[in-house]
Amino acid sequence: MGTNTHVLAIPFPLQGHINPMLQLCNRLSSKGVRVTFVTTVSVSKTLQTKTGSINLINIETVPDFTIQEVDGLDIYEIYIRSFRASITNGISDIIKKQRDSGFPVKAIVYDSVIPWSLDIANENGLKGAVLFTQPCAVSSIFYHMHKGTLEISRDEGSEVLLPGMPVMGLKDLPTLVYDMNSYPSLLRLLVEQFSTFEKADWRLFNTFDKLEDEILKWMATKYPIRTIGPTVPSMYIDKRIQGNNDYGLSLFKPKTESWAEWLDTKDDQSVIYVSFGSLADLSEKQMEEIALGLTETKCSFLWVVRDSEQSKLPQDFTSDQLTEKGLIVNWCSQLEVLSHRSVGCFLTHGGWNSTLEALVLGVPMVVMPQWTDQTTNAKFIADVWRTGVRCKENGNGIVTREEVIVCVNDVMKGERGREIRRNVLKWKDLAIEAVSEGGSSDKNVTEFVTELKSA
Ligand SMILES: O=c1ccn([C@@H]2O[C@H](COP(=O)(O)OP(=O)(O)O[C@H]3O[C@H](CO)[C@@H](O)[C@H](O)[C@H]3O)[C@@H](O)[C@H]2O)c(=O)[nH]1
Repeated sequence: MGTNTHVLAIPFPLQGHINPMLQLCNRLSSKGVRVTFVTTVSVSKTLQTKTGSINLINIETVPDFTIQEVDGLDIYEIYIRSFRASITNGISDIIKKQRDSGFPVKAIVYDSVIPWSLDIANENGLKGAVLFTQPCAVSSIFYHMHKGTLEISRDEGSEVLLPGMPVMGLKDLPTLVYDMNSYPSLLRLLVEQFSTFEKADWRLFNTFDKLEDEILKWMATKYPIRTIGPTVPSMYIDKRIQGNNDYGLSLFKPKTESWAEWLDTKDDQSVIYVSFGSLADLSEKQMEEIALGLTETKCSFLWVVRDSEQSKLPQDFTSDQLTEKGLIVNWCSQLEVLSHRSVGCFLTHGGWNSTLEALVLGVPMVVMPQWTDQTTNAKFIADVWRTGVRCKENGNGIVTREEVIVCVNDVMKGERGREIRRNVLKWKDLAIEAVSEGGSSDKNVTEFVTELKSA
């Protein structure tokens, strides 16, 4: 296969956005496309070379940026603007360098939250493909906001009715939508994902046809879209890309890998794996309730508490101390943990990558959504796919220890637990089918590659 067709990939520099972009790059590369991944110098330094999983992808860097306070702008807005300036300043040189070395670039694949990348592509005579890293259901809500067609009543108990979607309550919408004043700059960022939707040459979604059938069909009545997910490393799903057994880039470094041996000592499906992804910021009270809830269940637990969160742990909960009952680590290989035979339940914030990984690896979920898309993801996990349960908050917005115990028991035990596990295994098979040769996502990636080559 020739590698003449060359694309640049620009992810948003957060773990939950880098992972799906990198994995899409791996897929493109396995189908003969030359891929150059563009990121900042410091992100590029976190590349993991041990598995060789990104051997086929080239890396080019743009300068790091510092966050400087600007009157009237919140920290997210400053971050977004600084990243944009960094890409804008560096990208022309990268495109020129590739052309001079005999590998002219044809297109830019960019994260939907940085839609201005399409202008960069077009100014340089390139095509543009936008990648959505959240479920189509969530994206469609922001699409309605962009078009001004989202009408919601703020009355207690009111229902939200949208085409192709199940009936939703107000709090099933993304938090940024039902609480519009919480993070206005992030809400703008997500609504503006659709500012180039019509102009982009390709629109790619990290999901698969059967998972979001109705909403995808509705979205496809607006513009041609392609599902290309789940973007889980190949060795965990279709096993067609040898050596592709992690995403290949981690912004966090585990201090210990003791979890691997610890899991080996546990019975099948007996451990609760707990992780709230790369961004969540739980309150001290919430951490205490989780800690006490986990202690009181009959299960063992492996809990990822990032370094920046560890000061919120209750006093006798210490990181890296192995006990029979539980182990707290600052980071781990989530894919290795979820695929371990001893893990029986995933207590998660419901980030989209975690949701897809649990599905592909057949692990039932207890979802404790924190913000953005996670509330909507939780609605689908609990009520549509029925692959887990959603924790209820008390009047103070806290999930109590008692609720943690009830939810964990629900997915680990009894008839409900068995039904959830059957559902997870059904979706797991469908996910594998989608990315395997001839499956819906596989066909979409192949068609995208064919069109890129003839563009
Ligand atoms: O110890 C850990 C914990 C997490 N992960 C990985 O980190 C990623 C986390 O991604 P995700 O589950 O999507 O959570 P966030 O990091 O919170 O992702 C952000 O981006 C996602 C995609 O837009 C959104 O769905 C989330 O709500 C948003 O918070 C996953 O691939 C995990 O496998 C690890 O490898 N090790």
